[in-house]
Amino acid sequence: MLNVPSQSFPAPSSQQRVASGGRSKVPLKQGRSLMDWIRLTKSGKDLTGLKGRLFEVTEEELVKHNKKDDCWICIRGFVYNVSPYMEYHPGGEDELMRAAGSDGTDLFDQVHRWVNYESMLKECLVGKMAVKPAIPKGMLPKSQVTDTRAREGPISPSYDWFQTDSLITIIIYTKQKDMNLDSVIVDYQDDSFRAETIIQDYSYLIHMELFREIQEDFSVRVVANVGKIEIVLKKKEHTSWKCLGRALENHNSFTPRKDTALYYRKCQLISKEDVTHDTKLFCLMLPPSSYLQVPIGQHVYLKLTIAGTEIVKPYTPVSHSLLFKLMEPVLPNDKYIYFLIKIYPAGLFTPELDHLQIGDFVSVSSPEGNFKISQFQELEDLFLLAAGTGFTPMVKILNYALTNIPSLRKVKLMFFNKTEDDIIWRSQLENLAFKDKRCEVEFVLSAPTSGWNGKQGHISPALLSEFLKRSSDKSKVLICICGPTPFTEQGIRLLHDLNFSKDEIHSFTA
Ligand code: HEM
Repeated sequence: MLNVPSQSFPAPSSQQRVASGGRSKVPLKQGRSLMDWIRLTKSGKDLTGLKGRLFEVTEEELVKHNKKDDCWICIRGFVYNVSPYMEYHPGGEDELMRAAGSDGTDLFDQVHRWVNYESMLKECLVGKMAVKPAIPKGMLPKSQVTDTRAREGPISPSYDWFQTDSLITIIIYTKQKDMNLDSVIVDYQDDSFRAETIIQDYSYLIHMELFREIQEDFSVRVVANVGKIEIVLKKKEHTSWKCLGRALENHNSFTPRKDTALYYRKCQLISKEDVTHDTKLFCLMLPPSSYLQVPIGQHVYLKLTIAGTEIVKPYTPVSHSLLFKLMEPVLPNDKYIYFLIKIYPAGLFTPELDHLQIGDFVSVSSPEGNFKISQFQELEDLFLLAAGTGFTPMVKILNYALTNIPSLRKVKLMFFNKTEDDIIWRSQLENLAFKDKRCEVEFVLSAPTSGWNGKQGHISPALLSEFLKRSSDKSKVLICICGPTPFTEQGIRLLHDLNFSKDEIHSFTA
């Protein structure tokens, strides 16, 4: 069923992204854009004021540098003079000052652990924190703290391996029953073999330089009921291996994911097509020696090197279409990742992405995110509230819900845009609503032309109370919301006013 739209939301000012809540960008002064910052870092100016010398910084020294014009911050053991960056920081000076003269690692990670500060601040490096000679009584060094926390979480997996003439099989015993193929990420690049298994918020890593070379393609199998993962590698030469290989960094470790660094692999741009006047569908292909599936509702980070500086942005992958069952041929989903990306001509990252040629490479991180598929269990009514490119997480959710949730009675999408031209995949959505009676789509425009006879306006109590009708009094409901921060925050407030509980709302914070 299709409810033809009415009105819209102002087109979002930021690309789709998912991160921890409560962030907001501040307007930067003229001449303080990211490109301006990159130019400044390349200008040869002495940004630390230390003439290129690096220091061992003691805690006593660090705390002294706590003013805007003399501000040092320690992140992961390295100390940066961030005073020159103050006016360029998209989160504002006050936010940056929260970590002035201290170890800002946790704060930084809470807000944007994916931001590539090492590359952006390389000219601001003051030095390393001095290592303390002894650990004060009663305190544990960081590695042991991590281990302790790991012990409080799920039980650590273990692994084993065996071989035939031509194959090596690695078996990971996860001791968990709910393992899926998207819980495993495998990469073989630059002589390093990496298999990461995601268990709740933890990551179990096998990281080795293998004993001998293997072929590029391998297979991954999950025996879900016993929580066993099998990775079958093909030997390049049919010789017997004396061992699996040499352990590399963090091999056989089980760590909270928030404490693990983002891992990237280079993906090739396969296609790029216009979707609306400013939004494009990008298809990236994983290298043959990588295995990765992005779970529903999760995002990845794309990394490009722009003028010598690595810039990272989060994006939620989509399916290649909403009607993929009807359209042939479809590329197998475990090798290709699709993104709907809005190009901001005045921005830095998206024009660079847009200028890539077919065959060029983009680094793609492993997936992250806190959406859990278990939220769909026994679900009867699914409501999706999206504004602009906040539509992207809804794509896989829509596809999954309509094909995999037997209890589902109704899926309703309310899609806010500025004008009709901004609506992503409008005809696909209309088609979907036409073909599947459980599905309803409502477009809302904030700046429609005079011919528009659908809904108009911004997210409001009137629009929501009319839209969010349960199919029965006690039906199990999930409401997903994604868009620019003000949209999402307002939406959550209104949903609480309408008596929806926290468990019934999932927000993808923009
Ligand atoms: C440790 C204290 C810091 C705090 C509390 C903080 C806070 C914030 C906040 C609130 C935002 C706005 C987020 C948004 O809505 O996009 C932001 C954005 C940003 N911050 Fe920080 N920040 C800190 C340190 C840093 C440092 C050291 C860098 C170094 C490069 C940095 C780089 C950035 C960048 C690049 C963005 C824009 C991210 C985007 O593309 O969305 N921040 N920060």
